Order: sequence, then C-alpha cells, then structure tokens
Amino acid sequence: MPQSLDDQYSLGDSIVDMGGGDGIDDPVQDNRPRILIMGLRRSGKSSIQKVVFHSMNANDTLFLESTNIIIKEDFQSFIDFHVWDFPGQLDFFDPTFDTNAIFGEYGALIFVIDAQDDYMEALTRLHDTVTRAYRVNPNLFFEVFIHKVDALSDEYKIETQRDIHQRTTDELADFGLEKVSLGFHLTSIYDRSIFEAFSKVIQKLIPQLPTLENLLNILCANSGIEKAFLFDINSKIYIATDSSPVDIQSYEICSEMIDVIFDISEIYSKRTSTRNDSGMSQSIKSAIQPTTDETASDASSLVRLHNDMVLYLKGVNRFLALVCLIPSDNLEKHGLIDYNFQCFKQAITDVFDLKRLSIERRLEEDIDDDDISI
Ligand SMILES: Nc1nc2c(ncn2[C@@H]2O[C@H](COP(=O)(O)OP(=O)(O)OP(=O)(O)O)[C@@H](O)[C@H]2O)c(=O)[nH]1
Repeated sequence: MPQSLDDQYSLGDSIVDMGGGDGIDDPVQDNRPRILIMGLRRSGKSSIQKVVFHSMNANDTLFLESTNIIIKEDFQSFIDFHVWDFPGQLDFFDPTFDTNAIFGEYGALIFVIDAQDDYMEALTRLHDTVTRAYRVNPNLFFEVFIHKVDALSDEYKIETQRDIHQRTTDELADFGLEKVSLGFHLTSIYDRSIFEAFSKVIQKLIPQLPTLENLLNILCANSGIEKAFLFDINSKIYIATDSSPVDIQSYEICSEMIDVIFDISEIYSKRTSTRNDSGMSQSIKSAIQPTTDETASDASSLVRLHNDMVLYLKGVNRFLALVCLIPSDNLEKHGLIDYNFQCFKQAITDVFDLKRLSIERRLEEDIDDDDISI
C-alpha cells in the first residue's frame, strides 16, 4: 500500500560521478555528449533523426533527399547533446578527416543497418567503423540499430538480430576486440521502437542514471505504482524507468500520453494567443500549457483505462514529465501519492543542482589555476 516518502529521499551517498553533460539550464555546461549516426546510404539515418528530434511524420521521410555533408545539430532539452548525421557515401577515415575530432569526444556511435536489404556490405562497414573508432576512443558506446524491421515477421526479426549479432561479435573477436561491447536494437520509424532504442542509448550517457532509477524504485514501492517512466517531453525519450521489466505495451501507452498532452497543448496554446484568452477557462489553460512553458511542473493528467489501471502524468519541470501506471485501487490514497511525487521532484532537482555546483566549482578552480600561471 502507498506510504509516505518523507524520510526516504535523502540523497546521501547515492550521488554518482558528476561528469558528462546534461541539463539545459546549466550556464557552465561543457563536454556535451555527442551522438554519431552512421551507416550505408539510404539505411534510414536522416529519417531517424527527423522522426525522433523533429517530430516528422514517418511517411514524410519518403521525400527526404540523400545527405551529402555531415550535419551537426544541437539538441537542447533536459538532455543536451549534439547529433551528427553522416552521409552514407562518406569515407570518414580518409586522411583528410580529423578522426580525433569526430570520435574523440564522450558519446555514442549509432550504426544503422537496413534490415530489408542484403546486410553483408553493411556488416563490413560496421566492422571497419567500430575497429577504427575504438582505436581513437575506446570509451565510445557502440550501438547497432537493425532498422526498417516494420516489414519483417517477428520470427525473421529475431533471426536477423541473432545473425547480425553473431557475425559482428565473431569478427571483432578475430581482431582481438572481444572487449568492445555493442548494443543491438530492432528499430523502425513506424512505431515506438525507435524512441525506445534511442532512450536506451541516451540513458548510457547520463551519469546520474543509477540515482534516477533508485529514486523511481523508491517512488513506485511507496506509492503503489506498477511502472513509471521519466520522459524528456520534447523528444519523448525516457531517460529513466524503475527496475521492473519494461513491457513494450506499457511503454507505448505512456509515451502516447505525452504525445496527446503535447498535441492538445499546441492546439490550445495557439488558440489562446490568437483569441487573446477568450473562451478558455483558467483550469484548462493550466493543464494544457505546461509542456511548452515554465509552468510545466504543474502539468497533471489522469486517464482511467479499461483494465482497472490508471495512467497518471505529472510534470517534473519544463523538460521532464513522469508517466506512471497505477492500479486504480491504489489511487484511493491520491493525496499521499501526490505528496510522494513532490518528494521525488525535489530529489531530482537536488541531483542536478549538485551537478551544476560541482561544475561551477571545477570551473572556478580552473580559473584560479590560470591566474597563478599568469
Ligand atoms: N520501411 C521503412 N522505411 C524507412 C525507415 N526509416 C527510413 N526509411 C526509408 O528509407 C529511405 C532512406 O532514408 P534516409 O533517412 O534518407 O536514409 P539515409 O541513411 O539518411 O541516406 P543518406 O543520406 O543517403 O546516407 C527513406 O525513403 C525512408 O522513408 C523505417 O523504419 N522503415
């Protein structure tokens, strides 16, 4: 049964290493992680980027032109990073490219393989890319997106993943690179799998992940919550979830809720500005505007599902929202759940405030050192 979190959210030594980048509010942010998207031509690299970070409709990607230059984009939200989209035909190991500048930073390399095509050439390129990039930066995370699986049967998807996994790891082992760890994900822009895969990649780049998971576990255990996701509102990427297994249907329904709230917010925000507030009650405005402005932390929405579960959305700050599935019986102690949520929200703020302070302190120390050397 739900119980109070009053004393349980003291951060103590659960704070982990504060390195890496996150938090758009950081005025002193440095070393933002870099996500490199690579793969053969037409494998779907630009489509992935457009669908995940620009909310492009999957069908509209049919009209995307081939990329000829490296496109670097800053993605600014709660998780703040650069995305680099590489043209498929480019040989970035050509001596004219500075491989240190490309692979040398903290981040992840996503290699996209078109699963609807013959993938042997892609595997050769993947092997080449991983071995060379690993030499430049052994700390890169390597992720393989087995992409466009929407046209494959479930059986064939699993078989393809097994085959690609086997061939890649065998080849790396032949080169003495069995230490390189690769993540494999079945993806498509036509369903939520691409968001889920990206979530898992981004989570690897968040140093505070164990702390966030811990906070979510405590919240779930004390509030009768069955599953909780902490979403980045803009990208619909979940940056953390509790440690119970992720069932794809729960993820999809929670992620769709963000979409619905966001869409309604957009429709009514426009109306409010053109109609100059006429015809809309204050209560509706406060519920729907939050995702786009400072008051996001007040956003809240509750949907009763037909299977006796309740889908509950609460804004954490202007970038993050918590979406959870709660058995409707447990919602009787609604007030207590809301109280626990306030404790959770405060703990999240503390985690990232501590990180900001640590960066500020490090910068001050660097400046002092410079003064001495001058
Ligand atoms: N069926 C299916 N088609 C996809 C998917 N993702 C991308 N595509 C299609 O694949 C084609 C190529 O996509 P792009 O994103 O342009 O490929 P790219 O890898 O950026 O290509 P280059 O810029 O030439 O390197 C487009 O017609 C997309 O609509 C997917 O998940 N499923």
